Amino acid sequence: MTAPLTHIARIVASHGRSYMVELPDRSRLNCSARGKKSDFACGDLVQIKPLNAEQAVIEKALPRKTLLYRSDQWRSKIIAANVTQIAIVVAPVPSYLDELIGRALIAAEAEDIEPLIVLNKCDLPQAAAAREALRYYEELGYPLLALSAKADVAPLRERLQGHISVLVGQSGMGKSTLLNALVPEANARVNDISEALDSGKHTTTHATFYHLDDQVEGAALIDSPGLQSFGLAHVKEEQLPGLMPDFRPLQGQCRFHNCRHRQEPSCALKAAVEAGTVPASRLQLLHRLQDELAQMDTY
Ligand SMILES: Nc1nc2c(ncn2[C@@H]2O[C@H](COP(=O)(O)OP(=O)(O)OP(=O)(O)O)[C@@H](O)[C@H]2O)c(=O)[nH]1
Ligand SMILES: [Zn+2]
Repeated sequence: MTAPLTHIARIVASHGRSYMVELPDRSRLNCSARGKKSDFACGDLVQIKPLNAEQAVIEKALPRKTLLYRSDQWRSKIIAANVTQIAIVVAPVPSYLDELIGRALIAAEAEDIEPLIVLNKCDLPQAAAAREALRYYEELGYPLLALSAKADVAPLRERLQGHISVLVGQSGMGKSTLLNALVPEANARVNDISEALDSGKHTTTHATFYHLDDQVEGAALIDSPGLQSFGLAHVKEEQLPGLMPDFRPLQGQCRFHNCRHRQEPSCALKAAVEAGTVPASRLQLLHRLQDELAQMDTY
C-alpha cells in the first residue's frame, strides 16, 4: 500500500474552524482541521491531505517563525502566523492612543517581529505635531514612515519587500484606505472567501493573506479585524522591561531582584522616570501590562 499523498500549503484564509489553503502553484483548496483541533492561523504553513479536487484536511502546522494572538488575551486565540513585520498605523486626526503604540511595540519585540510606525494623513496640518510626538519612538530606534494613504502609498509598498506584514491600528487611522490602495481587489476577495468558507454564517474571527509580489518582491499582507491590537498572553511579567528599549539597559539594577518597579526603594526604572530620561507614561504602561498578565494567571 502506498502512503497517502500529503502536501505543504499556506493557510490564506481562516474563518473560525474553516480554512482556505494555497499550494505552491497558487491553486486553492478548502480545508478543515482534523478532529476538534483548530489551533491553526492564517499564514501558517501546514501539511495537508487532499480529499478531492476542492477539499483537504489539515494534518499539522510546520514550525512557526512568529505567532500573533487576538487582543482579548485570556482566550489566547491565534490570528496570524509567520508575520515578520507589524506596521502600526496612526494618524494625527482622530488622535491616536499612544498606549496602543507602546503595546504593539512590546508585542513585536516579544515575537521578534520588525515594527514599523506609519504616520498616515500627513497631508493634514496637524501631522507636524503628531510627528514630533512620535520622535521618542524614533529615538528608541523604531523606524517611522510618514505618508498620506490618499496621496501615495508607494513609500509603504517599498517597506513591505520580503516581509509578511500586518497593519494594526485603531479605527479611523486609515488602515482600510491603505489596504485598498495596496491590494485593490481586497474588498472583493474578502466577500468571495467569506462565501466559500462560511456559507453566510456570522463569524467573529477571520483573517486573509494577500500576495503583493506582483508589485513588490516577496511581499505579502495578512489582514484581520481581530488585529486592531493584539494580546501578550505568552509574555511573562519579568520579561516586560527587557521588551522596552528604554528600560532594557536598567534591568538588574534595582535593589531587589524581584522588583515590580512600584513602591520598592532604589528602583532603577522609577529613578529614570524621576530623572526625566524616560516618560512616566512608559512606566504606567509597564504597570498596566504587569497587572493584566497577573490577572490572566488567575483565570
Ligand atoms: N486626509 C486624509 N484622510 C485620510 C487618509 N487616509 C484615510 N483617510 C480618511 O480617514 C478616514 C478613516 O479611514 P479608514 O481607511 O476607513 O480607516 P480605518 O483605520 O480602516 O478605520 P475603520 O474602517 O473604522 O477600521 C476616512 O474618512 C478616510 O477617507 C489620508 O491620507 N489623508
Ligand atoms: Zn525596579
